Amino acid sequence: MKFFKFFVSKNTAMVNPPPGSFGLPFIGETPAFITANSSNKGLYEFVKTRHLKYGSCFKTSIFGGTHVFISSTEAAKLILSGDSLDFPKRYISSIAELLGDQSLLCASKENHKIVRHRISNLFDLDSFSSSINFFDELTLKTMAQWEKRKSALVLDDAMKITFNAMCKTLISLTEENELEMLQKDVLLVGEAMLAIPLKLPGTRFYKGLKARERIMNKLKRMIELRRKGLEFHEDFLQSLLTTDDPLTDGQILENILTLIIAGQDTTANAIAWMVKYLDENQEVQDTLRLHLSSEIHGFPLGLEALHRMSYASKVVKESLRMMTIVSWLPRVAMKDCQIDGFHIKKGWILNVDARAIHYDPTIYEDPMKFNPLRFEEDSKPYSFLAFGVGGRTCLGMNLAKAMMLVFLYRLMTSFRWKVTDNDSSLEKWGLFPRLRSGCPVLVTPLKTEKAFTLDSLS
Ligand code: HEM
Repeated sequence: MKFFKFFVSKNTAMVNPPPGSFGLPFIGETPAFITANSSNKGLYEFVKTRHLKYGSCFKTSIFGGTHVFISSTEAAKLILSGDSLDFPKRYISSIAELLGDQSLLCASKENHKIVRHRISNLFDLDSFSSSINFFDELTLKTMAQWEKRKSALVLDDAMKITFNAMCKTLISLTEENELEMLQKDVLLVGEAMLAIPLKLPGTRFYKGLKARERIMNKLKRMIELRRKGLEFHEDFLQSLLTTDDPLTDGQILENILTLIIAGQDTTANAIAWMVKYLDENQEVQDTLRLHLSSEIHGFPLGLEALHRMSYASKVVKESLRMMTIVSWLPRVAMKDCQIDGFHIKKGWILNVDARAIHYDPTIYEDPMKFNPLRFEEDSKPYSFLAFGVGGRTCLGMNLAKAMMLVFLYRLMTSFRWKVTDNDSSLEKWGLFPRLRSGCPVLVTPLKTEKAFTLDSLS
């Protein structure tokens, strides 16, 4: 029976489009979308209120396009697997303008295939391993400061550590001032992604475009120096420049920016939410400590140790379910079709609502409960979408999970700690859900642990 729910029909006129409102002429529901993004409830509030009003599939009009939000695993399979129909990825045009049309996130199908293939070659075991070691080194240094201060803002520090680790791995940038300047520009690009695309001086979008220009110029200079043989570094950029079949400069520049944006904010926010969930669930924390001490005892913190962290991996997964950092996955319908019994027109954007799937009680029992053990059993197909599935699965998934595990390990084995602000409201204009409180913690060092010894790095 399900098969008939998803066929491409030449005669779909008899089937209704999804419920929902197109809002006002021309601007549609864009003002409500922007209002949600500039509130402390966050962008997903726009989707959540309509999901509650119209059900698991609804339509709306934002930024001049028709968007459908859909939250069944059957629809997710159909749209994301690309098995039967083709639903290419499609971001709103302002995102494409800020990242560039050569960016992995926005490239055409053909370009995407080439770029993804070349870039994924670089996520090999060696570079992966050195990225993790560097991330660990930075985490240890940062936590050494926590020990002195007895307190910390987890989100700020996680942003800095992930940003610095990404910049080192990608472009060998380690100079403090330059890192700070670049981080500010990356933040401006991120904030502009969901702003109204007005190119007027002073607007958020304009500031984002200017920041992109500065980042591109900086990266261009780096490429120039390396091409002239004036600089050489063993990093991601160098490999991209010296491979037999190199990408174009445009592809390299836009994808370095993409990797920084896709990797930093997401992972840092995920770390802060994980700390918050653990704080709210002391019994999970206790179990985690027991597991870490028995599973990792005597192992240096390298890839093997990470593989042994089975309970901690479930904590990471459950945190990513509870706070779905990328709330929905956008694709475009290339033909008229029927999905979940609704008529979808060619050109409409189909957003797979990952967050709603993660909170569906028919998939996850008691979904509001933070329960890592729910992942003892394999997830049902298309029910865990934190990193997407199919041909557009997150390229940095393993790196992100490894960074979260390293941070978790160091936090749990170095301190007793307590979050001092339980506020769950979100920062305005965040591309991803970002805790407004920054997740402040008070920490008490666990003196018995061998923490902060850089020689413990593998
Ligand atoms: C907790 C952290 C992260 C989360 C939750 C996350 C999540 C996601 C999601 C949901 C997608 C889109 C899937 C889709 O539309 O189907 C994605 C794509 C992507 N992510 Fe991540 N990500 C994280 C970290 C990273 C890191 C660390 C990197 C890079 C080092 C990275 C690089 C990418 C890239 C390049 C894509 C585009 C892949 C493509 O379209 O082929 N991500 N990520």
